[in-house]
Amino acid sequence: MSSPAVEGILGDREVAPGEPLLEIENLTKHFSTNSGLLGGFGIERDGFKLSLSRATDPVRAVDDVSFTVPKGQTVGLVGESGCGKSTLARTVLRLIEPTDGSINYKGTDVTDLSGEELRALRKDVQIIFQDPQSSLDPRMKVGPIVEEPMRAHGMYDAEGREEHARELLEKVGLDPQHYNRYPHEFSGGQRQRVNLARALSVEPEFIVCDEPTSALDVSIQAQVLNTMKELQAEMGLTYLFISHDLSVIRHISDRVAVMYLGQLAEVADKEELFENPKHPYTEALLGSIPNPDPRSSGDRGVLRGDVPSPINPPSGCRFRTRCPDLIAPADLDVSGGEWDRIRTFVRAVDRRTFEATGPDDIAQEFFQGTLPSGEVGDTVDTAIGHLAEGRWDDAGELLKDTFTEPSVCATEVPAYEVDPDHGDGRHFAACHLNTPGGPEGATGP
Ligand SMILES: Nc1ncnc2c1ncn2[C@@H]1O[C@H](COP(=O)(O)OP(=O)(O)OP(=O)(O)O)[C@@H](O)[C@H]1O
Repeated sequence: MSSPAVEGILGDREVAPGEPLLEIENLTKHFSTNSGLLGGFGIERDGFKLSLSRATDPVRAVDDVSFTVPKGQTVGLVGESGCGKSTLARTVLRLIEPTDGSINYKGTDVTDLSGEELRALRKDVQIIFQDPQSSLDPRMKVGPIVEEPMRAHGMYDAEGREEHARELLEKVGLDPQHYNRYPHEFSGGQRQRVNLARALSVEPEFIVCDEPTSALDVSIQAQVLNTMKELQAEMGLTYLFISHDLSVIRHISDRVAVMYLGQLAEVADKEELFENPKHPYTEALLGSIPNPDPRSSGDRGVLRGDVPSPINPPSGCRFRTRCPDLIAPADLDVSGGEWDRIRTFVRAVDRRTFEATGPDDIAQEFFQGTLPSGEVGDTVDTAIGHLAEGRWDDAGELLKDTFTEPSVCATEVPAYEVDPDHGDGRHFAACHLNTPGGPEGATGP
């Protein structure tokens, strides 16, 4: 039996299937980077400028993130390496303390929990990590490994624990006779199944899965994911499933949250997200999934450029420095076609992706020889003049001040709810292209 003291706190709060089990609101986690007097400064690239940032400026690993995980479902959290997925997971489990925001689990804000209540949370909410090799003690047999959390939470007597461990090994697709084997005697996929059995041993309701299949071969990945799905249906489990791989997310999730540079770019039900993406970052990620159909061009969007530093993230929309759909400043008098060419030019100057020769060659390459009319054209002409003299920084500054910084993408943080095309789940998209009626001055798609 479980310890009554632990059982009585969170475990007896029933949440009906489909109702919120975990509600995260405005969650923020900043890491201090203060490394003492000598290590106090760092160099940051902010657009065209190299600026000295004080190393005491925090790393904004997770910044104002809100979403809900319904009971019995899987929410997939996807994004490039370094976007804050693991930090978010560890904060939910209180393995690290949040800087701000609330984490409601079964209606209780876990940011306030301590002592027995925190122990109860750590029984009810389990985590599985990516590397099944390093998370299993090589000196222990898998039976006692699976029993360890039961022992820590005072569940069953020795005989009961062994019986339960053998049952669990079978449940996760292993042979109960393997109870006496060591981790090195198992394959990677089998070791991740041992991890699963260990997490399940304390009868949790919620499992945070942090890239659990990323170290496995694709065919083994699918088998482990299928087992996880079967166990979810059988035991009513709820998963927060973290992965950088959209194919894995598609396989396992009911709902998907797309994370970029510490914030959520888009959240929607799986089919809605894959069929009706509303954020250029999501489109770019979808475009990067290998397409088995040779007739498909597979060019739904391409991710170019580097992810900016989370110490000094871009203002407004964090994706704007890589976004192919940057919106024209509202008071700029340009046609859609002209803005497309200006955008391409600004981006190429930012990344220095061409050789600056004579002004006519540059004008030909980016504007087919005809610059936009009026003040916009004068600015482009001046920038081209700078480039022809090798003054890349001056050209970059001018273009940034005229075309990038005044854009709504730089001046306002986007947060919109859009009508879903598929199903009736709420669809959140942090992109100004989704402003009702179209963003003012927008010339994007
Ligand atoms: N303890 C820490 N101190 C300072 N910065 C940290 C710390 N942990 C993480 N970070 C930074 O926070 C940001 C988010 O990291 P995190 O590991 O959460 O991202 P991730 O999306 O899980 O990436 P990955 O898939 O590579 O693990 C990164 O810039 C990382 O360098």
